[in-house]
Amino acid sequence: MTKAPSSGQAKSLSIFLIEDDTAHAELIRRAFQEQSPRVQLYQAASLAGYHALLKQHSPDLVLMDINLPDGRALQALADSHDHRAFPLLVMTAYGNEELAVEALKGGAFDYLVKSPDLFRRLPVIVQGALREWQLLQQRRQAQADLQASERHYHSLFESIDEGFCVMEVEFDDDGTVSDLRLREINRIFSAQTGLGPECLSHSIRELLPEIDPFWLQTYGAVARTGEAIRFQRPEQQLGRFFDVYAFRPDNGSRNQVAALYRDITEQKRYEEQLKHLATHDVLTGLANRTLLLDRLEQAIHYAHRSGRLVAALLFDLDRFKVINDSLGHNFGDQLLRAVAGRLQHCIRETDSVARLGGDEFVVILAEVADMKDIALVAGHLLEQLNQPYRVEDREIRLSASLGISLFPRDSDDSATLLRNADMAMYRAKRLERSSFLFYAPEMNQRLQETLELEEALRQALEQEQFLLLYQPKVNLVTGQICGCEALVRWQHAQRGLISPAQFIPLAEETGLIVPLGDWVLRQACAQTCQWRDAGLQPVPVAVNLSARQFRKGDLTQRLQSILQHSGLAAGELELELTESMIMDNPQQAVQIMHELKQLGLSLSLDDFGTGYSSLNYLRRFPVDNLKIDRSFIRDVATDTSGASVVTSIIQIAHNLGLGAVAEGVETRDQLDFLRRCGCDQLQGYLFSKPLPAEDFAALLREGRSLTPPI
Ligand SMILES: Nc1nc2c(ncn2[C@@H]2O[C@H](COP(=O)(O)O[C@H]3[C@@H](O)[C@H](n4cnc5c(=O)[nH]c(N)nc54)O[C@@H]3COP(=O)(O)O)[C@@H](O)[C@H]2O)c(=O)[nH]1
Repeated sequence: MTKAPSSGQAKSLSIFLIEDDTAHAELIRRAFQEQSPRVQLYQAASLAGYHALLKQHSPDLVLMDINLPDGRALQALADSHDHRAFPLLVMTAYGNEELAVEALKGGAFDYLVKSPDLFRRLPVIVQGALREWQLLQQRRQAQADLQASERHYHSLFESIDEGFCVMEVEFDDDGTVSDLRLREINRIFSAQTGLGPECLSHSIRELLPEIDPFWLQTYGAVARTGEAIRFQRPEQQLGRFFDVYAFRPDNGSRNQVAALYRDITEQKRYEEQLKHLATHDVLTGLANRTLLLDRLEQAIHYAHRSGRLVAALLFDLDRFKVINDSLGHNFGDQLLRAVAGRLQHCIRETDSVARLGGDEFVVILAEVADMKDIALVAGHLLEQLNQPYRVEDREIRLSASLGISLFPRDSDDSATLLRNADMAMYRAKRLERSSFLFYAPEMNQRLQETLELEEALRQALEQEQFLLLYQPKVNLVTGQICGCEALVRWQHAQRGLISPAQFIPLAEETGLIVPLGDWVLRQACAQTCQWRDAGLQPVPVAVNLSARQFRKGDLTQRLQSILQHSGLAAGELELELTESMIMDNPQQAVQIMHELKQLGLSLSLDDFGTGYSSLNYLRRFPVDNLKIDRSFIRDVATDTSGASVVTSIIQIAHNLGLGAVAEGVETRDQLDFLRRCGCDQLQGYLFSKPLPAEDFAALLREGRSLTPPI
């Protein structure tokens, strides 16, 4: 192994010469010595020598004879990958080109056909090969760098946990955006949009024919201006909602836009749900108070300009609480939904309907020309609500009371308009059910009074400011007292005795009737026992029962406990029920009445004739007496049709095996008529007004006949 002398400071080149032909090797060595003194030539004559050299030096280039004593250059190429770090030139004898081509395939950088001329030119050839090798290396490096950077880019691209795409924006000649083409997309983008790699380079207009032009315009603007933009937008065709950050990538292309997509469909859905919940009534899906006030304000705002009217119509269903309590909340809910549906069906698109809660609904009529139109709509809505409802295979009728307030007449403030409509509704309910009233300022005063009365009624209950009067019932044959009716009075400190007609409806409405009614029952039972204990011949006492008391689930238990506590026999207590309270739900009423009868109580049907009992039902009611309403008795002596009604009722009672009781008997003529008809019992001012307990006791004690002689 010889080493060529080095020359100067220039970087010396290490070249391996692997040649077993010593003559060739010498020629080559000389050529280098003469032409390239800075080349260090390391020589070996076999493959083994070549491998030994490799262990000690790193060659810049290898010149290798293709056939060596211990193998071929091809073997060296196959054995080692080192040649990849330096160019390996194989030298062949003339005629061995096939082998040389094989060597090239195996990784040789080039092949040279040996000749004296070649040996001479070899230093120049080597310089050229080295330059070429260097260029190749640089190219390889650049390629490898590029591949590495692409791999890095792709891994980044895919590691983003958002959809990512790069698009080509296509512009028309006039600068408007004509189309987009997807250039790059990541997996998440495909999952979000359904646009997979097969869509790359395709027109977005073809992929999504109904795409919102917004997307094209926005991406066009980003491409044109280079300004990034962030926005949230639904894409209807994909049915998704995206949060998008779009920017122009820094890749020199002025027509490209990159965009990061975050799918916020669920978040938006949730937000919408929350918004809906905050502004809508869960049961009916109608607007709630918050949204209603908002809409009312908007309607007022527009009406300010148009000079038209806005009406707030507040409905409250009559007797809904009774229905809800007696038929159950599920039934009540279905009914409320049906009411909501009807109201919605009846209004125009520009109007709104809302549920305030409970059984209160509001309709806003916007842009109305005059009050006549409002009255027409109000009448129509009430009529619609009055139509029978079918719920759980049951037909049920409802009515509603309606209060109306107007912008600008009553207020220009939405909350005040609602309050005024509420007052008008309250008044309508008290006057006549299923009617409407326009708000009037004096209602405010009345409402105030009612509220005060309600508060006073509560206090009166706590302080027991009530007393009972007793009105005798008279046996028509004997003229003797055969019973009495307990009638409550309120002893007001300032207003004196207040009639039940004034406070019973309020007590009924507020629910105070239940404790008040219990007090009346306890008091009436206790009083009757006191008369008996005082040695008087006791007569059954009748007590009026209100609808609420009647429907309250624990009525029989409460009555049982009251009877037990007072010591009164059940047979001495009579309950007066009205036709209307029973006909609300006749089936349930029959059941309750049977329970009361089982306790041993007597039952009478009060105000008979004013309601709408069918004879069919009447047969099934386990009542003892029919009390003919005083409005019929008033006219018996003067009006033939009134007289025939009374005659018929008495006959019906007798045919059904019931007693007939006439109330409100005030005159001798009425008495004579009733006598002729064979009425059983009489009650009225002709015999006695309702009396305090001690005065009634005196009457009992006297034991005289109360009917005037025939
Ligand atoms: N739920 C309850 N309701 C009650 C109770 N106490 C009374 N009431 C009801 O209040 C209404 C008014 O009652 P009141 O002012 O006591 O009037 C009763 C009698 O005074 C009156 N009457 C009796 N005779 C005559 C008469 O000859 N002429 C005439 N103009 N009025 C007369 O009738 C009323 C009794 O009616 P009724 O109950 O239908 O038999 C009234 O509806 C009471 O029911 C109570 O404790 N609970």
